[in-house]
Amino acid sequence: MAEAVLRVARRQLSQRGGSGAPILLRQMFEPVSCTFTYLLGDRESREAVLIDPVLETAPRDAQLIKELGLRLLYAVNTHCHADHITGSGLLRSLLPGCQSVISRLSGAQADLHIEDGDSIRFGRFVSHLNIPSVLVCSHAANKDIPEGWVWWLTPVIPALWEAKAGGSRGQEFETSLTNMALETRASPGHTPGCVTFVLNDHSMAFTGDALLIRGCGRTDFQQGCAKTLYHSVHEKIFTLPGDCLIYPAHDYHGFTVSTVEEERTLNPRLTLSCEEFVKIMGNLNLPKPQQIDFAVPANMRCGVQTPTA
Ligand SMILES: N[C@@H](CCC(=O)N[C@@H](CCS)C(=O)NCC(=O)O)C(=O)O
Ligand SMILES: [Fe+2]
Repeated sequence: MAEAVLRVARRQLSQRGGSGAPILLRQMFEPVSCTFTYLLGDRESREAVLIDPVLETAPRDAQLIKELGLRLLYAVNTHCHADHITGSGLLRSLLPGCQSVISRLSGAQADLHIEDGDSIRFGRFVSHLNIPSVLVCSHAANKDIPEGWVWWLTPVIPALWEAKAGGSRGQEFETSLTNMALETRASPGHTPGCVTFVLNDHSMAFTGDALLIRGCGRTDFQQGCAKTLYHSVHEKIFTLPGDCLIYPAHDYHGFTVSTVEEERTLNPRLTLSCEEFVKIMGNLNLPKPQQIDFAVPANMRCGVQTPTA
């Protein structure tokens, strides 16, 4: 009960920016490879993150970001894609200040490499605080904050946990807080470097090709492993709240979104035993993606990058 109340409180905090405005989310589609690209933005600070951009639609995404008055901090990839060239390399040229991101385990080039447990933060805002209104921490309770300093944000407000402030009573100070974060959960199996990004309030997860709607990523190339994928989905995705929205990297049947509960109970592959799952995945006999021979080598170099001006 207490956990459920806390979860709702966390959700209300992290899905709202400094002004209380809800998070901005856009799902965009690239029809040749049936890829979804997701734009997440903080309406207050205008900071944004793009998940799984595609080379051909990167100019469209850049245009939308500009029109919406957003500042793209990161163009992130859930994995080294086999069916299209990532747009992250082009976006860092189109939108100066944007950094490309991929997992270290992918072995691919990028400005930033992430690992399981890392957070991608956005939605920074500046706040003015008056120290007398806050708590003085005890040195024992917060070992990394010197004695006498203040710890005004307690762990019950985890959306703002990055903020730490120090000073003496009576002093007013300015501090910058981060509203939103995407938590990285390693979810290997489709490829060894696959990750799932979970919004810090656990209301939505961007599963890449680990979990598709009523399906999952294939495991017959790029060092895929069905047993590993089964454990990733069960341990890293199905453990999220049942109402957590699932946003995959692809859909081939016209679906756009699902939930953890739906996939946990209705996914025809992942409701099987691990043994049965491995057998089915070994017999999919899918044709290889049309672009695989040039997309994978290009994606190992962050896609196509044009020199920055
Ligand atoms: N026809 C498409 C490729 C389709 C495909 O293989 N999709 C992959 C995900 C992208 S790497 C997959 O895992 N599919 C699972 C499934 O069950 O379909 C093309 O030529 O691009
Ligand atoms: Fe893939």
